[in-house]
Amino acid sequence: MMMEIIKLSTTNWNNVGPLTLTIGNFDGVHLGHQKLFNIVKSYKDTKSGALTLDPHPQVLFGRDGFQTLLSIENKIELLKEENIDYLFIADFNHDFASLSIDEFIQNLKDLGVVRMVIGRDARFAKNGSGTINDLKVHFDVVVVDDVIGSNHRISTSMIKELLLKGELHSANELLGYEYFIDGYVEHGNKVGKTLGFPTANIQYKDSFLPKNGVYLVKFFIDSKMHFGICNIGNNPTVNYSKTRKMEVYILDYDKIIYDKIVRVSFVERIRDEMKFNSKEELIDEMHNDEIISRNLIKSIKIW
Ligand SMILES: Cc1cc2nc3c(=O)[nH]c(=O)nc-3n(C[C@H](O)[C@H](O)[C@H](O)COP(=O)(O)O)c2cc1C
Ligand SMILES: Nc1ncnc2c1ncn2[C@@H]1O[C@H](COP(=O)(O)OP(=O)(O)OP(=O)(O)O)[C@@H](O)[C@H]1O
Repeated sequence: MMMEIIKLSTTNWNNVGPLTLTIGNFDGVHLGHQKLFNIVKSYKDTKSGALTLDPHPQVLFGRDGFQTLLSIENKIELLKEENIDYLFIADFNHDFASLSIDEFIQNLKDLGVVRMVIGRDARFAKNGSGTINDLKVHFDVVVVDDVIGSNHRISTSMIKELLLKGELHSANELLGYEYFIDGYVEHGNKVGKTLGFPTANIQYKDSFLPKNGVYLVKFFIDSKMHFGICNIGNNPTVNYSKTRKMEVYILDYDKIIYDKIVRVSFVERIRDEMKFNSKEELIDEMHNDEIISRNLIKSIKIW
């Protein structure tokens, strides 16, 4: 069965039960989240469901500069792969955020929830006042053991920290897939061409960018995959940009691709972005990036 998506307001929780449900932000749909979904699905006496909030609470409450790993569209895409029966997306506004513990629990009952699968720190209702103990009074509650990775409990915040530190490998490992960003290809300053490395400039909007630097990436366009080398940063050597840029030199590719939506998946971090003394030094280093990348690709292809 295909996952069915149901949008929830504060009141329209109609019975689709009996249901085993997990709740959370699920930003990143990381290995910790994936374990929850697997446990939800393991109960054959009910249908399976996940309830998430859109927008993310930190966005609603206007935390400065808060960015999510996944847009809601990407989250839906990844959750579809988890093969749960229902995804409930709560329209997270101030009314929804004000639901009391009792109101929230009544809504869950109206939805047909009989069992909740959650991590030990799960919270719900106004200011996160609802806890596992409140749920236990009404439902069969399954508290899932912490999923550990890199010696810590896996969490969205930890994965973001790893991406910011340039520890791409660990981040990808804890996500269970290669971190990716979707965006439009926009017009750049066309300087790349004159360096011998034409690049697709990606309009990454409010996506969460990994640490500045050069990365081997997979570049998906028109449902095809090409390898590419991505630079994230301010281009300190030529054409300094105040806002961070994300651009990809696509290997063995010469099509003009403005305005298309593409996906950039981060495979390997190659180096920091650097300020060179001359254009020539930058070009030399970019040649070196290409050699490193082509070698990495060979080793990936062997596996
Ligand atoms: C593989 C690659 C590595 C890059 N490394 C650096 C770098 O270390 N330092 C830097 O200032 N710019 C770096 N750049 C950015 C180039 O300077 C950039 O492509 C050029 O400024 C063209 O930008 P444009 O989009 O404005 O035409 C790199 C670009 C690529 C594709
Ligand atoms: N590593 C983990 N092991 C077990 N359960 C987890 C793990 N990470 C999250 N959960 C559970 O998954 C549900 C959703 O978690 P949620 O996405 O809200 O937070 P998170 O992944 O811990 O990220 P954040 O860093 O934003 O708190 C919750 O019930 C939470 O307890």
